[in-house]
This record gives sequence, structure tokens and C-alpha cells, in this order.
Amino acid sequence: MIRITGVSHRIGSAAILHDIDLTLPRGKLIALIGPNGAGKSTLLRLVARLEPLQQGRIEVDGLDLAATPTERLALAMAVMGQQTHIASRLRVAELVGFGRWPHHRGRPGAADRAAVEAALEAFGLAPLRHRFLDEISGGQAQRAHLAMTFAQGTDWLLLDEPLNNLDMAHSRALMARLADLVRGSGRSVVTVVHEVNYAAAWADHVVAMKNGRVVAQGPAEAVLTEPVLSALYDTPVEVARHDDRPLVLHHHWHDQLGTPFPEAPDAARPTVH
Ligand SMILES: Nc1ncnc2c1ncn2[C@@H]1O[C@H](COP(=O)(O)OP(=O)(O)OP(=O)(O)O)[C@@H](O)[C@H]1O
Repeated sequence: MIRITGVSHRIGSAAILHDIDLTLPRGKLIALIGPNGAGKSTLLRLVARLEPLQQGRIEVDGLDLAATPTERLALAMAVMGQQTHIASRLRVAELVGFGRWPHHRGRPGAADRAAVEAALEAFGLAPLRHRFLDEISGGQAQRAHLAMTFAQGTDWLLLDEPLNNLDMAHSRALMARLADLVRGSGRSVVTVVHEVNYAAAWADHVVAMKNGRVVAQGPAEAVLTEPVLSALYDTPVEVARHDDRPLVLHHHWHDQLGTPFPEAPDAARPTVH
């Protein structure tokens, strides 16, 4: 599990995260949701150790982030951040191959080559393997970065908005692949998701953040409810069912009686922590 204890974070004089206590269970597909600026990326970046921890403690399967060598951490956790600036004169297969670096440290063997092949296949990148990164589309580049993260073969995957740039079919395929990884091989995935219905369809566990705090967390069914989501996004939503999962609807202008929605009614606001 990932255990986050008493984590606060400031950027300059602005308080970004406020005393976060959170446990992320192993073997689950965990979605981090919430409005823009809620602090989702900041929290993910702290767990990924892309930002120095200012206050509190984070443990990944018992490894204290403050005391674990990078080489050890890279075998436990793979990370795909939001902005990945990487030399464009790199070929797709070379980028994916970087994911194996923590295993071979410069001398790839058969297992590394097989992992790269499998990741290229899994993301439909085999035909593009020799292309340079500046010769492919934004969605294809996103898939190449995801394939690199997969190739790392870690127990934990941390993904910041992996659906960016992906069309509906590729988004769905990615979520299905993540679910497969979790249910088939017991891995653990933490992913920031903006489109809440991808969390509704695929996530086991949902963490909802707002204003630098965790405002609700738990099994997807418990968090993805009308009161929690209406309050989270300050937008009235309806939660229907589809395929026995929640389906969030939000684009009507009137309620069922024809009354315009001013905002979420007070009665719809949850008591959340
Ligand atoms: N470099 C920075 N300097 C100042 N403030 C920052 C910086 N980076 C982020 N912030 C602020 O920190 C807060 C949290 O940002 P963060 O990116 O973690 O939110 P988020 O929930 O991931 O948002 P989004 O959904 O828009 O990606 C925001 O208010 C943002 O403006």
C-alpha cells in the first residue's frame, strides 16, 4: 500500500496541500479525481518523488520515500507525468526501451527486449517503432510514454492524466488494459482522471480532492454519487447506472420538473471530510 501521512505542500507562499492522510490500497485501480487546481498532480508528483517532500511522510509498500535509493524505487514504481519533454530525435522503440533501464542499467538482455516488444504490441505501436517522436501524433506520443511506463514492469504505476490526447477507443482500451493489469496480475495503479466516467466504468477505488484536501475516498460506488460529485465540481450531476456501474450525466440545463438548475441544492451536499 501507499501510506501518506501528514503531507502538506507549499509553493512560495501558497498552501497547495493541507495535511493529507491517505492510504492507497494495493491491487486496485485507483482514480484520483477533482476539479482543476485541486492538488491531484502535486500529490501524485510527491508520491512519485518528482517533487521534494516538504512535510509529512510517504511510504510505498513499506519503503520510506525519504530514505529509499532511486534505483530501488524505480523497481517498485513507474511514473508517467503530465508534461514529458523528451528529445524528439528519439525513436519510439528507444523511448519504450528506457523503461527497462532500472533492470539492466545499460546492458539489455532477452527479458528486456521481450518486455519492450510486449509494450509496443500492447499499445499498438509496433508499426511506429522506428519513427522519431516528432514524426508521430500527440496521441501516439502519449501511448509511447505509457508503453515506456508499462515496460518498467513495476508493481505500482502512477499516471497523471494518461487519457490526455487519446481518442475514445484508445482511452477505453487503456482503462481496460489498466484494469487487466490490476485484476490479472495484481498490480496497483494510481491515475489522475478528468473524465469522471472513465473512473466510473473502471476504477475500484476513488480519491476525490478539492482545494488541496481529500474530500471523499473509498470504493468507486461509494464516492461516485450525486451528492459527492455535485459538491466536488460545484455542478449538479445525475448518476445513472450502465452495465451495473455508475454513469455520470451532467449536460442538462433543467431538472426533471423543468426548473433551471441554479447550482447544487444544499440538501444534495454531502457530509464529507
Ligand atoms: N509552479 C507553481 N507555482 C505556483 N502554484 C502552482 C504551481 N504548480 C501548481 N500550482 C498551484 O497548485 C494548485 C494545485 O495544482 P495541481 O496541478 O496539483 O492541481 P490538479 O488538481 O492536478 O489540477 P488540474 O486538474 O488542473 O491538472 C493549483 O492551485 C495550482 O495553481
